[in-house]
Amino acid sequence: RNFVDMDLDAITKYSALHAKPYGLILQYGTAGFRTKAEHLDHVMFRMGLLAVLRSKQTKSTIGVMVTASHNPEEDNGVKLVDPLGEMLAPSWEEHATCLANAEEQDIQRVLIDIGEKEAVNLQQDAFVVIGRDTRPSSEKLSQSVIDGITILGGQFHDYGLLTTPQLHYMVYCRNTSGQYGKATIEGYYQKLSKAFMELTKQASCCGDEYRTLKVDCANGIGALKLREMEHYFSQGLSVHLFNDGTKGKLNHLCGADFVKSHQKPPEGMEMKSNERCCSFDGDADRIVYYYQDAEGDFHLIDGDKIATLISSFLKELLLEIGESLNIGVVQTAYANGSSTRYLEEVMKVPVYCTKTGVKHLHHKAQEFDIGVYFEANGHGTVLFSKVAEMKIKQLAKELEDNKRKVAKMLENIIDLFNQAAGDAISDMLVTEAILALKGLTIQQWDALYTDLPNRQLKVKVADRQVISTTDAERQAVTPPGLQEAINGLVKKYRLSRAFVRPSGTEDVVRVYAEADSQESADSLAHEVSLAVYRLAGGIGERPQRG
Ligand SMILES: CC(=O)N[C@H]1[C@@H](OP(=O)(O)O)O[C@H](CO)[C@@H](O)[C@@H]1O
Ligand SMILES: [Mg+2]
Repeated sequence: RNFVDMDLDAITKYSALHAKPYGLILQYGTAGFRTKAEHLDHVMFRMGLLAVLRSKQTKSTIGVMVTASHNPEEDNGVKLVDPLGEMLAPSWEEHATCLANAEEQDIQRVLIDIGEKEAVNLQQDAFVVIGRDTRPSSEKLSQSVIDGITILGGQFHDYGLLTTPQLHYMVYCRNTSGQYGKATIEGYYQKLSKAFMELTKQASCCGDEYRTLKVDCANGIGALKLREMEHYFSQGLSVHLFNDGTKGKLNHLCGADFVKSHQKPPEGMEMKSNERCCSFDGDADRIVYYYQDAEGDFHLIDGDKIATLISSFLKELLLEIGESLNIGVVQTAYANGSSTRYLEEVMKVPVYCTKTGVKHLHHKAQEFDIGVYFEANGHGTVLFSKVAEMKIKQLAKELEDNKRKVAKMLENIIDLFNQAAGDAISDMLVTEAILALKGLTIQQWDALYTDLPNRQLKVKVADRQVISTTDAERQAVTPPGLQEAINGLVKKYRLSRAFVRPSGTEDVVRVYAEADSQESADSLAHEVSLAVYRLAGGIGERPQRG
């Protein structure tokens, strides 16, 4: 066997120093491993080992990000980033789960198994880059990742504090020989700011009212990075940061996830009526916008509406230059029905639905010249195919006058989007540029369509895997009778829709319902919860109304 240069004794010795808590079983889920930080040391060490194998196999730089995004501060997590900045390949997710759950004495065998199954050439060099969020536990945990990398002889670069999408960007840059950008934090700031400044220079109407934005940073890494970056683009936009981590707790009563799920403003933000505001999540890969109107009513502008603004803008630009690149919008079942209807019927853009989790959306979006993908919760970006990029670059040179300007705009938009992952900073700058270029207020943007009232609930069951789904999670296949029950309930309401699925990040079944009024959406969600409780082995208290 070709495992001579794997120092098996050292692996055994160091594995014991990063011991696995007895009986702990974890799964590499939608967003990697996530649980209480105190249970993760062994996982970090082992993901360092795995990253080295993946790097050797792909002959590329691999990323490891230590974060638990919008989870409470006490949690942490880890995920691996594949060569083009995308999520880890599914077969390696299985290896990750296997390695994380192996007993200490089995680690060597599991590593050898993975090496053989994946035909890893151990002579190959390995290089891993690491990033981490601001959680108190993150620094020590990223040190354990480094232990794992070095034991297997891998080289590494520790970027320290980074947003998740910044780490994806670094990985992408490093594996495309700098063509995508410079793999440094300045490189990231410069690339995005340059594109943003050029776009806003072209904006005819950007009076002062359009140029300030309040940002709730969830007391997370987004605050640090936005502070560092702000002077690069301050000529075009001034940002006022709230929940910047100097006082409050990470994600506590603030951040994109809180705002989206509670449909109310974060604490710690001073909102005046009609002011444009946005929230990042804890690792700055999600963004939602919102404002409070003169009556004090709260208006949420979620990922669906961001996707709508972006795709209508891109479509207009393409029309102006007479270019027929195909645009597709990718959503999940959680997308508000009004957004899907507006995109399909008013904007005449094809819309596709995938399973929850950005890797599914990202994958689908790659099928188009221009693939716009967003989850309703604000995670998303736009992918431009190589063909689209080349065409637009060429047009920016060849066309004349106004058309040339438009092609240049598109060129800058390509640079402004993070092509590797959904990115709150990048999406914020794109949104701000579009609003300025179109001279739109947040109220006008909001008025594109009215969201259908909706409700999300969670139900605890003994084993959430008894629920299996099809049709991009919109239909339940098992347990028997559940889908029929849902169909019966949905019929009782107008403009209604409901579905259930097991969460990939929490031990719950998620219930979603929408209908013509908030009362109907609430009541439908409640009734569906009861059906889940009854037919899928609910535990604990029966779901209560309201
Ligand atoms: C309804 C919802 O918002 N689900 C979230 C949540 O997944 P679940 O599988 O629903 O737990 O976390 C994922 C990772 O952050 C995110 O991609 C997804 O959109
Ligand atoms: Mg996140």
